[in-house]
Amino acid sequence: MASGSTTSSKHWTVAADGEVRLKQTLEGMGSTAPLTVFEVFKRTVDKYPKKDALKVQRGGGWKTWTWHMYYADVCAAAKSMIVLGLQPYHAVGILGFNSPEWFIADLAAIIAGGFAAGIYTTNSPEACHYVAEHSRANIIVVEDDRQLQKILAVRDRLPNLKAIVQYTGTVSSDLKKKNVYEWADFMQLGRDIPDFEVQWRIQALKPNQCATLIYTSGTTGNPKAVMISHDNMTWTAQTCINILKVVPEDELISYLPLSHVAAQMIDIHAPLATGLTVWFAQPDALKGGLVNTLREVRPTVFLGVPRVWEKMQEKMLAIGKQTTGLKKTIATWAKSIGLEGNLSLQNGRDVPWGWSIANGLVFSKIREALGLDRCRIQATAAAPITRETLEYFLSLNIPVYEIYGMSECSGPQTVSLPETYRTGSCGPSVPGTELRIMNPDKDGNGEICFRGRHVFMGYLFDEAKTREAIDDDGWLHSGDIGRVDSQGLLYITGRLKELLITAGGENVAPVPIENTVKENLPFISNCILIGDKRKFLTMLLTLRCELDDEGAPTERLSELTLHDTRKLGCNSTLVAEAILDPNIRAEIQRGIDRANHKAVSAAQRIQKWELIAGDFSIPGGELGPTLKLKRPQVVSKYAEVIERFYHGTE
Ligand SMILES: Nc1ncnc2c1ncn2[C@@H]1O[C@H](COP(=O)(O)OP(=O)(O)OP(=O)(O)O)[C@@H](O)[C@H]1O
Repeated sequence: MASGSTTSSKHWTVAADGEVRLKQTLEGMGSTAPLTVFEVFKRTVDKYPKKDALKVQRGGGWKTWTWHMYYADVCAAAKSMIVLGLQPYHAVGILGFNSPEWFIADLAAIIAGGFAAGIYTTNSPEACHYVAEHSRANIIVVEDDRQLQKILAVRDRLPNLKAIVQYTGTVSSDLKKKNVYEWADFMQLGRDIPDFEVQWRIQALKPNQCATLIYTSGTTGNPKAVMISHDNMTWTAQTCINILKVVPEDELISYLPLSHVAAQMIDIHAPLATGLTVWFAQPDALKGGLVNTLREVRPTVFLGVPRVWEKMQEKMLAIGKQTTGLKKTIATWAKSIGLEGNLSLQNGRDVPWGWSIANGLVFSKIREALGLDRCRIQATAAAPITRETLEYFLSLNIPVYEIYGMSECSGPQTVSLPETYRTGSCGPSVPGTELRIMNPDKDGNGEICFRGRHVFMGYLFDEAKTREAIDDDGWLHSGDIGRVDSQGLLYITGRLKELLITAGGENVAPVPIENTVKENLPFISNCILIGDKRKFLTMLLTLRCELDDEGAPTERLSELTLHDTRKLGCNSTLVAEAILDPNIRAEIQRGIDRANHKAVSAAQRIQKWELIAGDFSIPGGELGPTLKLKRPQVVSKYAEVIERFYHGTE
């Protein structure tokens, strides 16, 4: 099937029906023919109709969609969406945990000429309203009654909204009368629609028009609607597949929030282009349930955000602390071999003596216990990860490859690979893309900018922000600071977006300081540096607590913390007591002093700090859906404590 014409002279657009100039190169990876999402999907379905595409736990077993069944359901859902009144260039909002229905709704919206627009499950009704209204959603697909209630609460302020579809559980007959559909009923709506009703919409799709809206999670301000074109999606997915050498036999687990670009790229669009199998985790995945799915599925490719790796590390450290005697000695020895061996490999040297013994006795068993024994590629993306966590996994011979990018470049800009992996680097640029460090300082650090077919179309309806992000030459300004080494590997060294500028005019990058504090104080779960427009720097810290079923902190300290705090002479198991304990506070002061000792200038030293009675969490609003720190929200939530730091000093 031929795609529509892709001629446009514009680098960017903010119009829903806008088109952009595709940044095709004359040769190499950037020169491939542009494809729509539908074309890629159809090609895979024709190639592997009977192969497993999706697997989800239903009624005590795994329910499977083959690629053909998946395609048939997407076409049926697209017809139903047309019946419900989906207009071209209007959105279908999707609000729920990862499931086959999420994927089906996403692809159906796209092939019916609309936009797929994921809504974070953690959004409040108002935040859902923002996305639904801004994207002019005609239909919203929700997971369950809990999510449905959020939409019902704002429905009368959504003039474009025509129907709501719920994909798990039942819907009351009262609500059914008000255009709320159960999934099975929804799938039947388009049964009598002739194929050409969908076909003409498919034929009207153009690779240089918008397919998906990614609303940023708002860690730096209000969410922006990142317009991702068909070509952005299909080209980037194919490029990732090529460089990661993904094959149809690969298997992965879908569990990261699908409203985020990384999850959409890895879980929906990379499989669409390869024909690999996606298994769905249970909704409690990010609350600890993931490990069960990992052990059962044993994926061959696994992507985690930094917090997922940190949580795994915490669990394993807690287990390690209970190990004693010979077992402990062997584990400690193996870990030193693991780290040394992996660092040697990165520098082209041989692994040390004892490598295969350590592998047989320890590494392979740990991989098995984590469900990573078949995993060829385990990666981290979406936020900075500490060197400590990377080295911890290296010591277990689990190199966690870093991917760097953002929604505005459809996910990845650089990908570290086994061949190029250097701990602390995010790897080289994706082939076919350009990366430039703008105005580098004497050490080569400057703003990271990129260009290529992965760069988004613009922010829907927001010309000012789009002009800020994409310059006249088509360079996307990331707002991140980094440098590139002689081998072309990128190192992220700061984030302009979150740079603190003190009242004295000193620019302070908070992440390196926060990481140093965390490395010095292992029982600290989170910390945030404060000091924007202030006379000096201060810090809020949290102790690691047990979490409840919703992922909210409880009043009890975690086992790992208790292990450390007891050693410090604090016997309390309660957070409220521990944060006042003089021994703990003295240890924190020592950790802060050590971090201050490393500070490059007096203005970069932490002058005051306080422990918060609880931990940062998604329900608490301090962490975003990908577990990234939401700085503005933390500052406003703890304004009182912060004001006390500065009281009388300004
Ligand atoms: N590997 C990485 N190392 C360090 N930082 C990273 C890495 N990957 C992504 N980031 C950070 O995350 C940013 C991209 O965030 P993303 O596009 O996912 O937005 P978001 O979290 O949805 O929302 P917001 O724009 O509000 O932060 C990058 O600009 C960078 O600052």
